[in-house]
Amino acid sequence: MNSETMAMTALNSKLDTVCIFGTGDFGRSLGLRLLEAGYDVVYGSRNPKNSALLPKGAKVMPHEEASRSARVIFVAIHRENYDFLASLSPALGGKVLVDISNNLNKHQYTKSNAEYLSMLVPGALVVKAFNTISAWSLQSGGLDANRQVLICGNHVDAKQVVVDIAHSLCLNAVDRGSLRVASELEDLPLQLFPLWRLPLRISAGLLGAFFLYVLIRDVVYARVVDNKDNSFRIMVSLANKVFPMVALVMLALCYLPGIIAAFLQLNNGTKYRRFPDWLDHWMLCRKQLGLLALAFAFLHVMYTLVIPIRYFVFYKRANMYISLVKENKTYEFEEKWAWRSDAYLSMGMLGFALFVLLGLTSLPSVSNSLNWREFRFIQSKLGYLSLLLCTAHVFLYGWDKFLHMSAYKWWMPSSYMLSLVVPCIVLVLKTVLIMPCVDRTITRIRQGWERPFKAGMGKDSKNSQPLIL
Ligand SMILES: NC(=O)C1=CN([C@@H]2O[C@H](COP(=O)(O)OP(=O)(O)OC[C@H]3O[C@@H](n4cnc5c(N)ncnc54)[C@H](OP(=O)(O)O)[C@@H]3O)[C@@H](O)[C@H]2O)C=CC1
Ligand SMILES: [Fe+3]
Repeated sequence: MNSETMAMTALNSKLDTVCIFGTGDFGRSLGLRLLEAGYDVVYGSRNPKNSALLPKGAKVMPHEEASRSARVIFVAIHRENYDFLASLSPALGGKVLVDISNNLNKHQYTKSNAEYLSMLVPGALVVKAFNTISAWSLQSGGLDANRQVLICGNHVDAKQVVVDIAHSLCLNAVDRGSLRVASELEDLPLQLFPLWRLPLRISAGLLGAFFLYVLIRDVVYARVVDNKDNSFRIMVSLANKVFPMVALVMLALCYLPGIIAAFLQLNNGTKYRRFPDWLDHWMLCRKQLGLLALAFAFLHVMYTLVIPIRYFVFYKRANMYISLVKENKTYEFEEKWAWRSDAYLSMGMLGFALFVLLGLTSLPSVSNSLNWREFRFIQSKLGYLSLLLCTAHVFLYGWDKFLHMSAYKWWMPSSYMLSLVVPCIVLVLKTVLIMPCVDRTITRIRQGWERPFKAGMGKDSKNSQPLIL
């Protein structure tokens, strides 16, 4: 038996007892779960007599005594109170010290808490883990919360011991590498939807801009010029104009960064050149952009479904029937209108169905079951088709409004027309990119080929992520 195996055996033989320093919220929740999983739990506390709130079956002792009874010690104490651990150094030598601490702010300290702990207790095997799991989710059994325990540390065996504990608590353990990434793990709980921020800002900006525009055009302008009060239209009509426009523009914005990146690669003649940071960031949040666009498309579907039961629609129809009867006229069937309305409805439904498919395949559980080619086919080809169909839907719905400009001045075009600008640009550029000669060049560039006269230019770093056009 080599020394490593012996050390491992020694670690495992003592695994039935786990020590926790600190009897606070986290310490108590963790202790409870460990007891339920069959471990013996010993708490190290400043106040060993105060065990009223602790889980039944756990022992409480002063820190040094508690540390002697186990090889694995969870440090459930805030970093600010770590100093006393230095004096326990001799007792903690060779023990696995699990640092679970988080900070109040990002980059609060120059050194991560885990590195600081390993500096305080140099003989201990420090592992960073469990800081991304909350005391509440531990208590609730992790059934309705994050179950992923991210682990890092410099000692493989020590990390394995923590992985085993995580597994026995029915949590998933992910090894993230050495203790150097500890500060990254400590920043994770402080993040608030980092990839959603830009998409949320974009959607709020588009919502505000489109709403203001249709408000001025359909309500204020009608009031000032025609002395007509259209303000009741704000609730449903205007909302149902704004939502599809925002959805369409945002869907197009999901594809635009990939297209810009492809043109940059074509221009650079190589893929070994970094994209600008803003493009990298934009590409990283395409999924969130798409999901928000899908949410707006859903709203559009719901608002459209209630149209027949609106008072205004009922009133307009009744008025029309009454005037037809009064004037003894019939409601003529116009084939052109029948075609147009069926065409735009059909395009909208097909585009929306593909849009939903895009949303579904972006879920990790679904995308995990697809290989890269299948995923790319759906996200790129079917996504392009969805954008094309949705653009056609909006175009067919509003085309007479585009042509019939007399009611409005040239400086106040139809809002539908405005919403088509970005999707049309994206569709044209995308069509250029799928032309065989361009597509061939891009494929070669992505396989590592470099245009001769540009070769070697700025081989500074590889792209941070593969592209989906
Ligand atoms: N609560 C949570 O959801 C999560 C917490 N964490 C981390 O877990 C650690 C503990 O958090 P939490 O349990 O919420 O905090 P609490 O404040 O509830 O508990 C901290 C414990 O630390 C001990 N302590 C306090 N001051 C000192 C000191 N001067 N010297 C020695 N021990 C001291 C006390 O135990 P005693 O009186 O027995 O000595 C106290 O109960 C923190 O580092 C936190 O960042 C990480 C993820 C989630
Ligand atoms: Fe529509």
